[in-house]
Amino acid sequence: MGGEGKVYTLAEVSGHNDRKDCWLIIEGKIVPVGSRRMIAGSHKANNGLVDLSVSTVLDSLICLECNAYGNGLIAMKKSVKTKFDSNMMRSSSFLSFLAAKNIMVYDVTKFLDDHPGGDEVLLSATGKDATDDFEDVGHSSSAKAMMDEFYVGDIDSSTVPTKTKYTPPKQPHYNQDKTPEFIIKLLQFLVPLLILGLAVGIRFYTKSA
Ligand code: HEM
Repeated sequence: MGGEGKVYTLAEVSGHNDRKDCWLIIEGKIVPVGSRRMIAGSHKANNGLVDLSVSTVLDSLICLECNAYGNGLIAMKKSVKTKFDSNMMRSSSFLSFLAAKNIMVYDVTKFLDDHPGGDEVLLSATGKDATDDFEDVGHSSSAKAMMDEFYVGDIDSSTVPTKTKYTPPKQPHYNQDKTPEFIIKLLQFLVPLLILGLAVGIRFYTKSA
């Protein structure tokens, strides 16, 4: 199914985010971007570059032979993508298949009421790459098979921010010398007491004088 629909930008898809119109962005199957003829030979034979004669360099490109991502592999235009066909892989005399991980767009509006995980999770997964949310649940293969029904197109991956790794904030420098902090705390406690004692003393003194 992948590669045949319209290509949307993230902004376009983000607008479909409510109960009446709910679209999701989820990474789909791996779809080869070319026919066997076009990817003749292993990319290894050509210094990691497969020149498919057209178009852009995509980070999401992987080689099925070695699973290498990116590496300057060159993709063909989306319009010449072919459907994934596992027979192609088996019957191929060529060593490698170049594939793009398609990030697909799904219109799940009609599925909201029937989704076993509820509608809220789907609505909260709109407007972003929901691949991780989808995968974290561990959806069954029958759930994955259902997705085709809702497929409306692909996302222009250049409009989706790349996932960044979480780096914990740096710990503040541990202050080993606690003395000034301690003195300040002590003064905060003692100064009001001193003022109070002084006031009581003056009052006592002026009364008795
Ligand atoms: C087109 C997209 C989706 C389809 C077709 C789909 C389909 C399904 C199906 C069939 C189930 C039943 C369990 C299974 O067979 O795995 C399920 C459960 C569930 N889904 Fe989805 N789902 C989609 C997207 C999402 C997304 C994006 C999220 C999270 C943000 C999500 C969260 C859940 C949760 C929490 C459950 C319940 C799991 C449980 O109770 O064990 N789903 N989904």
